Amino acid sequence: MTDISPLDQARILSEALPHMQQYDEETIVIKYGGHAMGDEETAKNFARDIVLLEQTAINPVVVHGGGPQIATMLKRLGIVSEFAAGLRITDAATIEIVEMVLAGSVNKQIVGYINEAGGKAVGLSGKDGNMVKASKTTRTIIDPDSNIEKAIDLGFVGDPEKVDLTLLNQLIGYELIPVLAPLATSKEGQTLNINADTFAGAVAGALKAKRLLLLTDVPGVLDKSKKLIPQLSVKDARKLIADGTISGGMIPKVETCIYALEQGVEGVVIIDGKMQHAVLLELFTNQGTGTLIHK
Ligand SMILES: Nc1ncnc2c1ncn2[C@@H]1O[C@H](COP(=O)(O)OP(=O)(O)O)[C@@H](O)[C@H]1O
Ligand SMILES: CC(=O)N[C@@H](CCC(=O)OP(=O)(O)O)C(=O)O
Repeated sequence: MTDISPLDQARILSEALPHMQQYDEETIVIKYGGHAMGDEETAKNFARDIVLLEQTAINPVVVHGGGPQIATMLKRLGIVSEFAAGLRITDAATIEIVEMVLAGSVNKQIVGYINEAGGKAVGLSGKDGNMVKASKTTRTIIDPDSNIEKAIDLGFVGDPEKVDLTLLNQLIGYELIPVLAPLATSKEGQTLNINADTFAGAVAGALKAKRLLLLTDVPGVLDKSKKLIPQLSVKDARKLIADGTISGGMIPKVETCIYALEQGVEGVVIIDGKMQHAVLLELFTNQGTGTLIHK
């Protein structure tokens, strides 16, 4: 900001007014992916932007991932981890580490940065207050050898079934910023690992959030020639998943966007979280950056 004149600073603030009014008292769910976390400075800037949202009478709810951070810890401990259908196959040893990393180090680091920036963040997982109940995920894949569809056992991986908003509404009502790790409990009391995008979609849907922003490490959904697709309809998104243009971790992201739209979230966007002030650019300027998915 140092090379901007005070008048320009005032103009920038003034131009943000209609955007701030549009989101006044609205809930915005921000999914902060493990790949988007980047270096300390980027993470601190992200935290500062979240505090700014709170300061302008928006209710931000942060859902974070931590896939790369889990991978680093599993490697350190010599535990081999594999993915199927974009989800981590999670055995008993792995779920312990997943919880330790997500609800422990990653969650508390984000909480720390938000609080350092003057916010009041509260770090929780979906297990707290029975917020998110999940059932074990069932998925099928085409066996490359036989070409026949077969069920895969992902272990302790879940799909959200029910979101209880009691605790979240209390926090939001007291101007506290919820920071949520994507873990849930099954009916039997088992801890389940939930893909963070899926978790964010379930929370955004239950809260009827005005916006769901998914922050990742690519500019948005890319086409076959790696060019950004600025806007994508649900129908075209499904086609791109079917023809393989959208693959890996982008699949749960796009499926989350579709689910959230169906649940009544007004706008869902996939953006590059490594870009400085990605959240502010998206919400407070006319320049949309990533991929907007619409009905
Ligand atoms: N069509 C596509 N457009 C953009 N990214 C894609 C696409 N298909 C697959 N991907 C992959 O999805 C990744 C984002 O998902 P993921 O690694 O799970 O991110 P995060 O940790 O932020 O949730 C990208 O880094 C990219 O490798
Ligand atoms: C079931 C499943 O795959 N869970 C994810 C949870 C973390 C996550 O989704 O993190 P990102 O958003 O950084 O990818 C995992 O274990 O990696």
